[in-house]
Amino acid sequence: MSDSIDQSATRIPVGDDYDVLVGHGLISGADADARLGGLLGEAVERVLLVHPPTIDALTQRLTAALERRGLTVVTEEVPDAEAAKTAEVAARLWGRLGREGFTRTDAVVGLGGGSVTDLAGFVAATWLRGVAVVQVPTTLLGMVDAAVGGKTGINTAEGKNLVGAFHPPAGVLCDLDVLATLPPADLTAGLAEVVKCGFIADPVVLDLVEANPAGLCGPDAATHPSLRELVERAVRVKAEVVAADLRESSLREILNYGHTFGHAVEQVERYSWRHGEAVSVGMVYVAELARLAGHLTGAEGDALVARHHGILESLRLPTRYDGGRWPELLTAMRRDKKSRGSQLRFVVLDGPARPARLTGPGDDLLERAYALVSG
Ligand SMILES: NC(=O)c1ccc[n+]([C@@H]2O[C@H](COP(=O)([O-])OP(=O)(O)OC[C@H]3O[C@@H](n4cnc5c(N)ncnc54)[C@H](O)[C@@H]3O)[C@@H](O)[C@H]2O)c1
Ligand SMILES: O=C(O)C(=O)C[C@@H](O)[C@H](O)[C@H](O)COP(=O)(O)O
Ligand SMILES: [Zn+2]
Repeated sequence: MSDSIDQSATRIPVGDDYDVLVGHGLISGADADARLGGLLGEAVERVLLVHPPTIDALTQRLTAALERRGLTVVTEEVPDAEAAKTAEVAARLWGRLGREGFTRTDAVVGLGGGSVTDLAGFVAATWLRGVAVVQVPTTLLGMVDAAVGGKTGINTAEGKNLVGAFHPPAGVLCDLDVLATLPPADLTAGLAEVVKCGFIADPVVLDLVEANPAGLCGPDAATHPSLRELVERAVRVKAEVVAADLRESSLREILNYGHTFGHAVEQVERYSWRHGEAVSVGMVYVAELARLAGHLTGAEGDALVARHHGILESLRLPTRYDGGRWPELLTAMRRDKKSRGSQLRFVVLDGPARPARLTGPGDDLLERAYALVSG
């Protein structure tokens, strides 16, 4: 996209593939139509705009901007949150695309949190074997993680994100203004993925959060002076990793830090936990596991485990899971995509920003780590 269109947005390239724009007024500003057009490209005539029921004003604003660009906009409201990520909802959207006669020069726009961008991306990946998708995340978690990187997918009864495709977006538009209406608990959940980036790659993120955790999870979090830098740092971590390893052959696994246990909690709790909340306790679980397995040793290891507890507790994110159900959690963890055959694999830390892998830990070790985060 041309710099002349938007001087105030930060442009974060994902390799040579596409840009993530971060800034203010990107949806509501007078040049929103040009910006969206720049991301979609000249050939697109029609877009399917997928959105949740909770953001009517934003949906109308984005529709208006797309129409100003001369695009025909077909809108589909989908169920809120994780209920959007089902085969039934995807099939409904495929039906709409079919009835509207969408071709390979048409596109999908995902407007919403990570649940919507995962679904919209998956529908775009599968329609006619792949049409363009532009992601417009409206949650913090969507901006720093879900909308970037091309992992798309839906859940099945057996687990989280078990069906999906790698399908990079044509562009990502992160308008920080939209966070003003985001419920505080959802903003805080997004901070869990930001903190994840701090532990795996960018310790400055941890310093920034530790400088004022109360401000970042309080009522004024959306206007906190560090928020934009945190978003940009987290996006840069993700962009660098996915540019190097889109299909998760190795490096990309580090973005899954905390997710083996976190996804299991989400599934066992029938998605009543927010994703970021589950990732929070998942990071504590895997930090404890890493210490038990000898990856985190000595005073430095103890300090890093304590830092997990401290930073996440200071944001009032969960660091314990008291729901019991260990056998169910273990079954769910075995379905993690990092598993190979009967061997569970975890992303662990050997130190700050030093991710490593723990392969095939015994059930006794897994349960001992569980005892440290539960009961
Ligand atoms: N593809 C990836 O790489 C990736 C990465 C991380 C997470 N995810 C997925 O993302 C999902 C979680 O995303 P999430 O945390 O954004 O949750 P979400 O999509 O469920 O959104 C949270 C809530 O906020 C509401 N909302 C969204 N924007 C709003 C706004 N601006 N104002 C008011 N309300 C708003 C939504 O309607 C919903 O109720 C999970 O399914 C997770 O698996 C995917
Ligand atoms: O982008 C990635 O790669 C990630 O793992 C980011 C995670 O935060 C995200 O929740 C992702 O959807 C998990 O993917 P999965 O492959 O474990 O389903
Ligand atoms: Zn995640």
